Amino acid sequence: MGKRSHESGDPKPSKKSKSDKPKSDKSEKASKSKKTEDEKKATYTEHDALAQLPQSEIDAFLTEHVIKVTDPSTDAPNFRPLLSFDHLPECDADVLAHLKAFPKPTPIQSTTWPLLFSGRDVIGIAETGSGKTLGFGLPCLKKLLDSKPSKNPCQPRAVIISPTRELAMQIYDQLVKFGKNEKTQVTCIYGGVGKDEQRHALKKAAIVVATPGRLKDLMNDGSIDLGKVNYLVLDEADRMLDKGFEQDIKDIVKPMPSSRRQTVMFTATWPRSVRDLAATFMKTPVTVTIGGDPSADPRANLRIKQDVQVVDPREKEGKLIQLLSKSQRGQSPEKVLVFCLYKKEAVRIENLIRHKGFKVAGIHGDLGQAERFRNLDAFKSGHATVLVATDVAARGLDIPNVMLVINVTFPLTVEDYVHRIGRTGRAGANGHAITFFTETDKGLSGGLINVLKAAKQDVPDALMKFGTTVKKKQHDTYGAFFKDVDMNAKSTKITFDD
Ligand SMILES: Nc1ncnc2c1ncn2[C@@H]1O[C@H](COP(=O)(O)OP(=O)(O)OP(=O)(O)O)[C@@H](O)[C@H]1O
Repeated sequence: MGKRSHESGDPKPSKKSKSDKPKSDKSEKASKSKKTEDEKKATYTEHDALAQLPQSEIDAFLTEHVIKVTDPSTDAPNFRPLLSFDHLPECDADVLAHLKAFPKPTPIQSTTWPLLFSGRDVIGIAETGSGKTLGFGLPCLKKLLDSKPSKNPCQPRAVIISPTRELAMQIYDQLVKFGKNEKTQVTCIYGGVGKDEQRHALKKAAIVVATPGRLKDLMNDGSIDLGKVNYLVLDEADRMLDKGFEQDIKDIVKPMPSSRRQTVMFTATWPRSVRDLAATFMKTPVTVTIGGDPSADPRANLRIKQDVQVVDPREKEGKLIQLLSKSQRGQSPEKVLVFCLYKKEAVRIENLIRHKGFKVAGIHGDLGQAERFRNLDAFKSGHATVLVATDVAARGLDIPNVMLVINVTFPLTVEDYVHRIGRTGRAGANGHAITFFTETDKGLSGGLINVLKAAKQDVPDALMKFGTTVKKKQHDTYGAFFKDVDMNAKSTKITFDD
């Protein structure tokens, strides 16, 4: 793939970059090597067709999608969002061919791609199901395709960290589909399965998609060296930075070079409690938010119809079966995802649903990894039309045609609620979520009411009665129920429920 730089004679970015400033003779020599490094990083130039669009068209796009770009750097160039795949810089033909299956970039892709191509650290916040995976994935592939291949084994150039094994596999699948080149050799490492095959695959991997626990294990036994990583992604970044994973992430980032590393964080929710910590891993990151400012409350995807039913806990099972009876009727039953909070609860609900004659599968942390993958596949393929899950399935999973999400028990945070319901209504589709809310959950009523109001959904009176105060998020417990534990690791560390 050919490189295009600011010096190539293409239209200039709207602000001058540091390297364009005149330099004294004395500093010329020193700056030359620095400049070369900078040039290597800043290889993005706007496409002619994009540069020639009237500003009004760009402004209309930014307004329509409520796009906000916050850049703390005063001398970095401003880039226009890419309104079409034709506005991409020169790109590998294979990658381009796959992209063209989609009509155009999603707003988070349009806005973050130029920043990522130019080497900036980026925090990208956009609703669930809005194409964030390719948002960070395409620049990752391009960066590798544009660089010299690595000679040393076990030294990947890019690391993508995901909170669950299933999500790691999904990211891996997407990258493999788009990047079939030697230079973009991808491998996926996660707990719950043997290490030998993973160790072997790491020898050649340029991109490693990983869950944190297994990545740390393989770092500690010398199977992987992160000293050459120049592209780091934390997907579901707020989850990765919460207490459940914070120390793992610090340990993983430590050996990575900080000056040459581009750090990227993507998520649909960005609570205040993780922002200071995020800043410690990044260099003057640009924050891109799609759909408004996420400061106050997490925002749900607006195409999801949200019904909240305040119920007595004893009514839950009967109501659940009633709902399933409706959705599972007829020749083609709808795909329904049922969330529980605890593993034991998930097992009980799954058994109940099976007993009623519905085609159900389950996914939670007490199952072996092979069974987790098998059950998820059964749901994806439609062999099971109901999946009962804990929050291990709340984030990131892109399962086609989930028509309804039912929350049998409310999650521990309103952020988790937004992610859970985000398993429906993806990639522009509409979705539906029904949530049972009981008096036990009343501490979260204020946050939930704000989510409902922001999405212009009905707020039941019975929910309002629980109060509208928003409690500060409990950082300590946020990740504790969720952490994906390596079942093969010796039990020297605390194991968390999920
Ligand atoms: N440009 C595009 N146009 C249409 N669909 C797209 C585009 N890019 C990606 N998609 C599809 O949109 C779906 C959702 O994408 P993805 O899983 O990346 O969402 P996400 O924003 O990461 O969601 P979550 O917040 O739940 O993790 C996927 O099926 C993906 O293939």
